[in-house]
Amino acid sequence: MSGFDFSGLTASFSGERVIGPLSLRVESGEQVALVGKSGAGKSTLIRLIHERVNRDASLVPQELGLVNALPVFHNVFMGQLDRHPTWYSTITLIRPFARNRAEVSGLLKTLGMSEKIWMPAASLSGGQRQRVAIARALYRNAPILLADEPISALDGPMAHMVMELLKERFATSVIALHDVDMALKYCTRIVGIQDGQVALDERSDRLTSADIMSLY
Ligand SMILES: Nc1ncnc2c1ncn2[C@@H]1O[C@H](COP(=O)(O)OP(=O)(O)OP(=O)(O)O)[C@@H](O)[C@H]1O
Repeated sequence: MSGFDFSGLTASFSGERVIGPLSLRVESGEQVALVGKSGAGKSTLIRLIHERVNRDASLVPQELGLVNALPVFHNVFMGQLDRHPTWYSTITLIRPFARNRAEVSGLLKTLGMSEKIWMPAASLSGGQRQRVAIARALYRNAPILLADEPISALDGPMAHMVMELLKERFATSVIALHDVDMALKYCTRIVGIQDGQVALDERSDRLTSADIMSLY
């Protein structure tokens, strides 16, 4: 699966509807930015999409989902955990294979974190933790990227480098972004969420940041 077409997406908390019913069709090759004010439903929508595409997705959740006690290497390796038999993962926990070490180390180098490979995730800064979650998604190398605010803790140059990298490595993506200018620059389509509904759906090259600001 590299695109998807879902309809009737809904989510409620304590009986209160926070999403939908909503339809979203994403073609292979599209980079979709989900924008909208805090609480609009972007993370919930990403979760709903992830439940459906599951193994076909590389996920960067907002809360990152790192295992603090494990080194960076193992957190990144988790991106491919379901592709290996248990014995392989158990050996990797103790003594990673050279091939996997080289793969993970290459990704960390691209993200400017080579020297942190054997450090526990707990010892990293917020931006470093975010880059580990990004490296895990890159290592998974699934057909679809689902990312929830993946650059919120990164400085300007690093945020641009990561958006460039994600665009290059994933043909199809859905990325929740607070930064409207980054959304316009790196995504081909903007989907604006307001009160759990699609309030805007347009190609990026037909929009300005002022058009999007009406959602806020
Ligand atoms: N676990 C939960 N329990 C109860 N309500 C929730 C839960 N998760 C989300 N909500 C509610 O659902 C709505 C949508 O939340 P969601 O996190 O999807 O918004 P968002 O657009 O991603 O916000 P942000 O930009 O702040 O991350 C909000 O009103 C939020 O309070």
